[in-house]
Amino acid sequence: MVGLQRFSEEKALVHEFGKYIVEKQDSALAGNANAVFNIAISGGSMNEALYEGLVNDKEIFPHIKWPQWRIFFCDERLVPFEDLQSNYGQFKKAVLDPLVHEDGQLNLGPTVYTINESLVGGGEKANKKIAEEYASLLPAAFDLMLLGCGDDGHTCSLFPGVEFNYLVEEMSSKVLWCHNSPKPPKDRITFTLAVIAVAKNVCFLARGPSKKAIMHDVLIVKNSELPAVLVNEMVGAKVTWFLDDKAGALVPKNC
Ligand SMILES: O=C(O)[C@H](O)[C@@H](O)[C@H](O)[C@H](O)COP(=O)(O)O
Repeated sequence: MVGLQRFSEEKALVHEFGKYIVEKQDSALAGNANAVFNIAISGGSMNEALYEGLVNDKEIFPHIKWPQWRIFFCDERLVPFEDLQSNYGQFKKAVLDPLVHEDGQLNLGPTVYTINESLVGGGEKANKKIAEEYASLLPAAFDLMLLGCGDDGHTCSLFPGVEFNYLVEEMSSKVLWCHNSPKPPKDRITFTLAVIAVAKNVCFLARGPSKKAIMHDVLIVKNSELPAVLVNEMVGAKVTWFLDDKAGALVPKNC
C-alpha cells in the first residue's frame, strides 16, 4: 500500500514536499558526519517544485545540507546541456544557479552527476556507452528517488506499450538507452525498475488537471500496464504520492 498526501493549496504542497525531502536527508545523514544523501530526481515540473520547496522556502532552506547531497537524474535526454530539453540544463537553471547566492551567502553546492556530454550525438554505440557509464556511477541504493508521472502513466523514461517492453522488463542493467521515446527527444537514458526497486524511499509528484485521468488509472484502477503502477507494486510501502486536488480530482481523499 502506497502513501498518499493530498493538498488543495500549491504552497502547502511544495512546503510539505520540501519537508519530506529534508526528513529523508536527515535519516540518511544521521549520526555520521561523512555520510552522503543519494537522491535521484526527474525532469519536467519537478524542477519548479524543487526550487519552491527547497531553495525558496525560508523555513526549509536552512535545514538542507547541500554539500552532502549527491544528485543523479532518473532519466536524461541525450542532448547537449544547453539544449532546453536537457534535464540537467533545466535543473541547473531552476535550482543550482539560484542556490549559489541564496540567503545572501555563498552556498557550497551539492555534487551533481551528469551524463558524459562529450558522447552525445555519437550514434548507437555512444548512446549505449552513456547509459553504461552512468550506471557505473550509481550508488548501491538511493536514499530517495523523486519521480514524475506522465499523462500516459510513464515514469523516468519507462513508457507504457509493447514497443517499450525492452526498457520495463530489463532487470539486469541499472540504466538503459531508450531509442524510441514517444516524447522528444527520442534518444534518452533511463533508470530501470531494478534501480527503483531497491531505493529506500520513492516519491511521486503529480500536479494539475492534465493528470486527473491517469491518477485514477494509477491509484484506483491500478492498471499494471502502466510503469507508474509497476513502481507502486514493486516498492509498495516505501512509495509516497504528493497530489494536488486537480490531479487527484478522481481519487477519493480517504483511499
Ligand atoms: O525527463 C522526463 O521526461 C521526466 O523525467 C519524466 O519522467 C517526467 O517526470 C514525467 O514526464 C512527468 O513530467 P511532468 O511532471 O512535467 O508532467
